[in-house]
Amino acid sequence: MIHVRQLTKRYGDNAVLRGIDLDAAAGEFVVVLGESGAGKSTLLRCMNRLVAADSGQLRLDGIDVMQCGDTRALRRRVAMIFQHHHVVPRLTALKNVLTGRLGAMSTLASVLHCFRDEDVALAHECLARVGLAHKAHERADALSGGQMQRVGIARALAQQPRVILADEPVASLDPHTSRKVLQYLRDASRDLGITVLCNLHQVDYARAFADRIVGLNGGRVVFDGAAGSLCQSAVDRIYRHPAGPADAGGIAPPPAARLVVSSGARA
Ligand SMILES: Nc1ncnc2c1ncn2[C@@H]1O[C@H](COP(=O)(O)OP(=O)(O)OP(=O)(O)O)[C@@H](O)[C@H]1O
Repeated sequence: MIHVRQLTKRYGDNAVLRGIDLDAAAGEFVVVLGESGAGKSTLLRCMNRLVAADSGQLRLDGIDVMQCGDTRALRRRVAMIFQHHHVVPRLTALKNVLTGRLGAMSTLASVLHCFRDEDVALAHECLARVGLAHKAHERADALSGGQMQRVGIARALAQQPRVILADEPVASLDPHTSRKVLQYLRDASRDLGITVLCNLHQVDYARAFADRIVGLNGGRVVFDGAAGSLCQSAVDRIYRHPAGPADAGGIAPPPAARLVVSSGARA
């Protein structure tokens, strides 16, 4: 479903992605770990052409993303979920979810918000999938942060994507709500065969929810394996501070940072 080879991206002198290789199968839930600045968001943004990668191969559901002239076709297949859910506060949960259908509608219908009965039925189904069927007609600004993030997930599902790119979707939620949100996302991914690439900072959530974990350090993949195979030495490799642009080894994190990481909290 996702096939990435030797992907690079630099901003001026800053080589942010330095030859990323990554594959993800249909329905696979892949968590990307890495400390702040490792390149996680940039990787996701390259995948739906929010930013243009410099070189390498990037195929997504058969589309050559690097060469793709029709970003609309790409964006129909790829949904994004952000840390800040970007739901529209004055709209109901249902109407927010329906906005996920806009990309699949004609320009006129989308401008007039003329949703078909099947779009409305799908939106209800997506809300039910995240446990919010009973909130369909409530305004988004009457929902809790966790519920709003679930509306964001339902909106992404309403797009009927092949891939969901989730950039720190639980960063602003408490631990209980975070687990609930990740559970809904993983269940939807499994049930619907949607590939999810999810950036996280929490090692314990990655271990609990991912099928596979990809660890980035300084724009390079330093771990790629089953969630259950993530050992402490791999965590140390992921969170080791790079020594500089041309480093090969990097500097080990201080003991306190190692303790934080090993306890599964934010690195
Ligand atoms: N638009 C931009 N222009 C210039 N530099 C950028 C831009 N976007 C990101 N960067 C740089 O790219 C590097 C990687 O950023 P990125 O946001 O991908 O990291 P990240 O791993 O997602 O970090 P975080 O966990 O803090 O979100 C950083 O050094 C950042 O300053």
